[in-house]
Amino acid sequence: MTVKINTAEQAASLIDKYDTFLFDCDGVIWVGNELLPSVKETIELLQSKNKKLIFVSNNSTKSRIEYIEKLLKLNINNIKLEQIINSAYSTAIYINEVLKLNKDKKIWVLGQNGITSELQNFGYETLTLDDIKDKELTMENINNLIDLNVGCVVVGLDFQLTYLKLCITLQYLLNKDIPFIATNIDSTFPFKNTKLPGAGSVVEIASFSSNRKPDAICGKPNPGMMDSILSHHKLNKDKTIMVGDRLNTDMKFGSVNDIDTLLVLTGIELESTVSNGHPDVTYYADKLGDLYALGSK
Ligand SMILES: O=C(O)[C@H](O)[C@H](O)COP(=O)(O)O
Ligand SMILES: [Mg+2]
Repeated sequence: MTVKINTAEQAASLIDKYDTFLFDCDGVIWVGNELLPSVKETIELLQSKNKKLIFVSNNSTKSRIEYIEKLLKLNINNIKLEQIINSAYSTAIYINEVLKLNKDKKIWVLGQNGITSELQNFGYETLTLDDIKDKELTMENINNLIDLNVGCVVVGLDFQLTYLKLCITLQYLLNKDIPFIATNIDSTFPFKNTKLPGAGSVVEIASFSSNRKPDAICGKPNPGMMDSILSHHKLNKDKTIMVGDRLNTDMKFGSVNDIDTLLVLTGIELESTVSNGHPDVTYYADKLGDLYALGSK
């Protein structure tokens, strides 16, 4: 049974029921670089009640440290590094601890420095188009742009996507011995009252052109994200809630991990998709900030 949170009593009872809050970021905490209404007050209210807060984002464009910096810029304080779990970090953990890629192999990254930073933190050498020097960066020169030491490909969201980057990615993926790792499958993400292509859309281009599906997808709802959380935190699943804006990642992540969920309508999903109930959605609300705002009327 899916319940809408729209009274002070419902907000208070939800806060009391859980001791751990897993927060998705894009569409829940912020949209782009703008904090959503009453988020700061809600986080501070939960901190004052000694709740455990963990930020669980599929966004791989930033490293965890850059997430802390973004939160501080938005005046959200007292968040420690281990409270940030994003798909760039879970991808690095996967490659290091599951794939166990040899450190003498380079990793070609179609994505941003969130991915390269987290991989470098595990001792991997990463390669992006920006790293290729003293070569003509054109498709005519494609055969001279391939590094034979590349042993893995990671594809994530890249705001500087180019055709040449896709050409180089394809060359590596044509070699079936090179693992194809996707950070996440989000088709879009919310931005400036609209939505833009997400990592999943970039992964689809690499996948379609190479006729390969990713060998691993490291973001929500896949198990790697929960494994990454559990590598830092003990969770009582009965007292943990996943707060997100997307059904096929955040809410699915909650349901596959047997934890309750709160869908907020400040990101991707519309009220019409949930108002008649959804099996993966325990509660829904107009915004995360209602956990504070409803009680402060
Ligand atoms: O890859 C993307 O499309 C975005 O980074 C993703 O949608 C945002 O991740 P979230 O914080 O909503 O999990
Ligand atoms: Mg989101």
